[in-house]
Amino acid sequence: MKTVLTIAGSDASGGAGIQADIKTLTVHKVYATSCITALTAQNTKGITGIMPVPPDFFEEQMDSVFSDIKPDAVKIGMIASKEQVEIIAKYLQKYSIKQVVADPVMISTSGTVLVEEKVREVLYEKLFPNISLLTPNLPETEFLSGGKITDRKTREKAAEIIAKRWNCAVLSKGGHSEQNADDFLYEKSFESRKKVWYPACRINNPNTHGTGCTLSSAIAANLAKGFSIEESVKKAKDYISGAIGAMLNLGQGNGPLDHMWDL
Ligand SMILES: Nc1ncnc2c1ncn2[C@@H]1O[C@H](COP(=O)(O)OP(=O)(O)OP(=O)(O)O)[C@@H](O)[C@H]1O
Ligand SMILES: Cc1ncc(CO)c(N)n1
Repeated sequence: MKTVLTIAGSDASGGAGIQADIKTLTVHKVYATSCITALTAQNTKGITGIMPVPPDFFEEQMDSVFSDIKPDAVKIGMIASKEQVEIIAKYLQKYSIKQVVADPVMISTSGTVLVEEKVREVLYEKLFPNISLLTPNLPETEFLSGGKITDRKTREKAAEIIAKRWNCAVLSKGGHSEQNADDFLYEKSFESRKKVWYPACRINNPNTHGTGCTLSSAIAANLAKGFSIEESVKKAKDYISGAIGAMLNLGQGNGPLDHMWDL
């Protein structure tokens, strides 16, 4: 069986973070391992607390997993400190992990920059160069490329700038767009350059808690199974559309997805 490691925070309400990742990986029939970066007290109405895991103990978790069940792919979500970034980069290099999907949880839905500058510097210098696919949402695509996105062309250009800066593929997610939910993939390999649009209608469902975590885990599961980046994103996009479209309605706020819609 293929294995995927998720490095992320715990969401007590089960809709995002480690819990969303493990559910997604399990329905994709890959074996999930997990290294937890932080505990969060959150639910569909918001986050009330974050308790980061101290660097030493975070590294102990990484060591336990890598020294025993080397992952076929790694998914990275919320990171809680600069030290954790350095530890993740160290293990990806030491174990030569090739399939790494990172969801750069950097900008909140309201537009606030969540990662302080000191941590951003280490992310940019040490972690991003070891990533195979970065999955920024629209505000993060603007932030990481340094340009304003007004249409498809400026979005394509922004993804290309990010991809060239860190030598990785980039999936710019359109969940925050007002018109549709189209995602755009820019992938430059040795011999070719791919620009792929994944069109999707915006589903009229207020419950989208954990969409980013779920999408990146689904992509990592498909990569672990041997699909290309382009195919992995296509399958993951179908999965996320189904999980949102199943219209699960739990909690009093922005509710979670139905991870098991396809079973
Ligand atoms: N209402 C919707 N209808 C259809 N697809 C959606 C909708 N909202 C989000 N998506 C899709 O879900 C995936 C996650 O996108 P999004 O841009 O919301 O990521 P994110 O902001 O990182 O997520 P999160 O809010 O969990 O941090 C993308 O494939 C996006 O197109
Ligand atoms: C733990 C965690 N990771 C990521 C997100 C973003 O969806 C969240 N709400 N919680």
